[in-house]
Amino acid sequence: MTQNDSDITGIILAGGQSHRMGFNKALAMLDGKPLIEFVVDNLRKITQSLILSTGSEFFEYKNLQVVPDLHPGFGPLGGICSALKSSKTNLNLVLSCDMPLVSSSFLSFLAEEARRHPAPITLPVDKYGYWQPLCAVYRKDVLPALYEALSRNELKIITAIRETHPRVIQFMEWHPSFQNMSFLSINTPEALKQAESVLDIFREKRL
Ligand SMILES: Nc1nc2c(ncn2[C@@H]2O[C@H](COP(=O)(O)OP(=O)(O)OP(=O)(O)O)[C@@H](O)[C@H]2O)c(=O)[nH]1
Repeated sequence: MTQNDSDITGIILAGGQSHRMGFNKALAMLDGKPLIEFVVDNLRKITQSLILSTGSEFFEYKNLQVVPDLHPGFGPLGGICSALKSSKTNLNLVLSCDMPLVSSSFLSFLAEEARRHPAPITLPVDKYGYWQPLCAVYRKDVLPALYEALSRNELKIITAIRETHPRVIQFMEWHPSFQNMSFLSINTPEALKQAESVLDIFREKRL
């Protein structure tokens, strides 16, 4: 670990259109609080330095530093590039605003893994083999490679990051109640209900 790698910035991706949800999903309520609040709370356990990546529409949340997309229309990859450019740290923990079930302990583990290895991107792969690039640590120096992908109109984030030779970490569900749903993206009202039932089961098991 280099001295600079002790600091890390949290980047919350929240610049999408939320077509499937029908309204800004960052503000969808789960268990009495907006989805984005889960993500902010979990990231704040890792770092106080947070960036809200907001796409083309201006969207403020509490006192977070807002970074609009420099080149709107490039999807999550465009948001990651713009936020990385603004970030002052080498390490950047990117988390989608619609992933409230990723635990802070896993985020902390991911950050430690990224500190220990020089890979440009450190990301989890779930038990079904799906890479999770919207819950991953990006080093700032991966930016030229990501811009190069964007310049080729390569908007598929998995394709773009595969070319950077990321380090992929096998994810083990940390609690059986989460039923392999830690990376559930709450894109739709149905997914919101699914997340509610996961939290209910979790609460029941703790009683
Ligand atoms: N900054 C930024 N973030 C984005 C952009 N597009 C999507 N995101 C974020 O990336 C994550 C995954 O986005 P998706 O769920 O695939 O797309 P979405 O536009 O939010 O939702 P749909 O309109 O329902 O597809 C979410 O946290 C979005 O807020 C973008 O153009 N810029």
